[in-house]
Amino acid sequence: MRAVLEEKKVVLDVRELTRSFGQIRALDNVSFSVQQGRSLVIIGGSGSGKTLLLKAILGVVDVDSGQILVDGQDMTGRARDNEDFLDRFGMLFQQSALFDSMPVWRNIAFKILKGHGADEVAIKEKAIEALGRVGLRVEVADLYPSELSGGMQKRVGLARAFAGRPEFLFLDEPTAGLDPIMSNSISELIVDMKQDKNVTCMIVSSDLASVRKISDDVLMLHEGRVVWSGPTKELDTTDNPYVQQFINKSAVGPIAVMTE
Ligand SMILES: Nc1ncnc2c1ncn2[C@@H]1O[C@H](COP(=O)(O)OP(=O)(O)OP(=O)(O)O)[C@@H](O)[C@H]1O
Repeated sequence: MRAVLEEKKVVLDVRELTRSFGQIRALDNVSFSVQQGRSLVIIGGSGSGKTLLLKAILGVVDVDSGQILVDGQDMTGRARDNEDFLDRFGMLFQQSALFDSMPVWRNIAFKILKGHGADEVAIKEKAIEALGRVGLRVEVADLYPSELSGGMQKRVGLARAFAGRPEFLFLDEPTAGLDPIMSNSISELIVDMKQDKNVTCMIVSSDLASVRKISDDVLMLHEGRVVWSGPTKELDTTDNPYVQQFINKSAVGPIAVMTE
């Protein structure tokens, strides 16, 4: 007997996305879809196209061909500079991309402050609350990004991504550079965002403990191609050699280890 599956709306539908740089096919016919409130984690070796995939969907980089549908609307080549569209996303990229000229609280509240008539005192309170959620003390609110460690900057970037009630979270290595305790607590925050706020997540991660915690589904890239995708629980049972090499952290397998 077939189980009755809960029908969820597909909110992100990526079809045959391709992008080359010279001779390199950085994204090669990539297709997948994500249902509302679910979390897809992208894994893969260095240079496999993970970050590029996030950036292509957000319009930060152009694609050569393929289609990106968000809520059924074709956003291919239309996301960049579309503020209303981008406001629906909470994003974190690898360098955290904080504004050096603004104190931490303004960095976090940036999106909320854009709304006119914003009450600065109340918004600063919200930013401080957001800092608490990522394990940072109230005093950090008035510091500038250059005064923070890399791990602290990462957490401020996450607080910013979570602020402003995003419908989508696009996070690139959210736990990289964090200690295991902080990494676990960030993973729990992501799960809360997904469960309580029904946020749809697309996350690049090489942190296996975090992948297992935060993902419903996993998609693995190698040289720009999807070499495996499936539910997270199948990571340990698949005989796919790319996945096996990745989860066993093995130097031997189809993913070449660069030595220089
Ligand atoms: N702007 C660009 N110009 C030229 N090549 C690029 C550009 N952006 C990405 N690439 C190439 O596309 C490929 C995929 O890059 P991407 O940053 O997506 O890798 P990644 O899987 O995120 O790797 P890592 O885990 O090391 O961050 C790489 O070969 C990279 O050199």
